[in-house]
Amino acid sequence: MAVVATVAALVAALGGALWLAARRFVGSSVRHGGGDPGLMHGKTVLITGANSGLGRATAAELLRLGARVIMGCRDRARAEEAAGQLRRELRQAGGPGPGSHAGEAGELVVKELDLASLRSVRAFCQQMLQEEPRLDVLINNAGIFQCPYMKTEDGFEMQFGVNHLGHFLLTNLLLGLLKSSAPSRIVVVSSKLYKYGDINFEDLNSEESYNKSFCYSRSKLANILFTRELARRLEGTNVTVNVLHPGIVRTNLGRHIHIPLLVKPLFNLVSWAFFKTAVEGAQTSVYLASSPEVEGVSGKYFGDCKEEELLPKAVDESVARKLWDISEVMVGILK
Ligand SMILES: NC(=O)C1=CN([C@@H]2O[C@H](COP(=O)(O)OP(=O)(O)OC[C@H]3O[C@@H](n4cnc5c(N)ncnc54)[C@H](OP(=O)(O)O)[C@@H]3O)[C@@H](O)[C@H]2O)C=CC1
Ligand SMILES: CC1=C(/C=C/C(C)=C/C=C/C(C)=C/C=O)C(C)(C)CCC1
Repeated sequence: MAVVATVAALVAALGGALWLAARRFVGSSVRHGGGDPGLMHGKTVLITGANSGLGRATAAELLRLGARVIMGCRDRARAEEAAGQLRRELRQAGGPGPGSHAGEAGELVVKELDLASLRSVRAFCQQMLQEEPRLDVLINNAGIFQCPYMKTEDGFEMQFGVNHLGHFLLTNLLLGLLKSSAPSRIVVVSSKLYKYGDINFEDLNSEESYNKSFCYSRSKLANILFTRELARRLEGTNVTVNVLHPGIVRTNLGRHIHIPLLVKPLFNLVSWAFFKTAVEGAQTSVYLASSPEVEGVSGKYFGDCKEEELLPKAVDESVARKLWDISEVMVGILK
């Protein structure tokens, strides 16, 4: 009897391992690598947080499609290192020579941008306006997830400050350049976890109580409300703005989650088996930034390159307007 049970357990474990490996190597239903090299030729794309995870994978693909990619990153050394790796990967994949697309690839530029500092956002935008004659796509990608209670340079709760307010100021200061480059696009990276958030206007800085999961979700709900209000304000300008969730992706986002050392290998295995890779997770960002299929589409929410429905709390126009007004005051751009 014990022998039968042992054999059954071994067969189950082996079957499970094979199934996981098959999922990883065969089973991605997400499209990627589709666009023609050259599709983004002549276009300038700004990606925030482009040195890691989804931002890095998005930069790699848009570079391959021929874009001039500006990596807006808070740490120049980390960003230069990522840029160097991306350039090497591109050379290895394309390789100069007849029939290769290496000549059509775009270029990478690193610029410093700390979204936890309004001063840094303003300096970055000033530099952008001085040095860049056009901006075709802005991808608000950078994010911070479930950090301990921290404040930005300007005293905002960190997750709301970086994920929403920093990008709010950035977008507003670059709107003129986006409009003069129209048709142009704004892409906002949110999360399905928006569902667990609420915009509690009485305590946007979480001074009264701090729940790291709730604050992340609130910042991601703010990303969606911001997108919808901005789409309304941009009607008729030929500048579109859409928002997406990437799914659950294996990146550095979980850096603030403490996992005991002994169980970390198990978590790594689970994430390897079940999470998307960064390249898979970046596909909806790339799609919204570059695909002719979404030309003229604005104010919509996407997952896996398809439009998805939003919960009523994410399409509440009065909350979206109020959040916009309060955000203007918080970042100091009230006219
Ligand atoms: N991974 C996932 O499962 C999911 C991710 N998302 C969203 O995807 C986006 C990208 O995250 P992901 O790639 O997973 O995570 P990573 O942690 O790998 O990348 C996040 C990027 O944001 C940057 N960043 C963080 N704080 C700041 C700041 N103050 N100023 C400028 N840049 C900053 C990081 O810079 P640095 O490296 O210097 O820290 C890094 O480049 C986020 O908006 C996240 O909310 C949404 C749903 C699921
Ligand atoms: C990959 C990984 C981790 C998990 C990260 C997670 C769970 C991130 C989830 C992010 C989500 C769901 C964001 C949604 O917006 C650990 C356990 C920290 C350490 C091992 C490697």
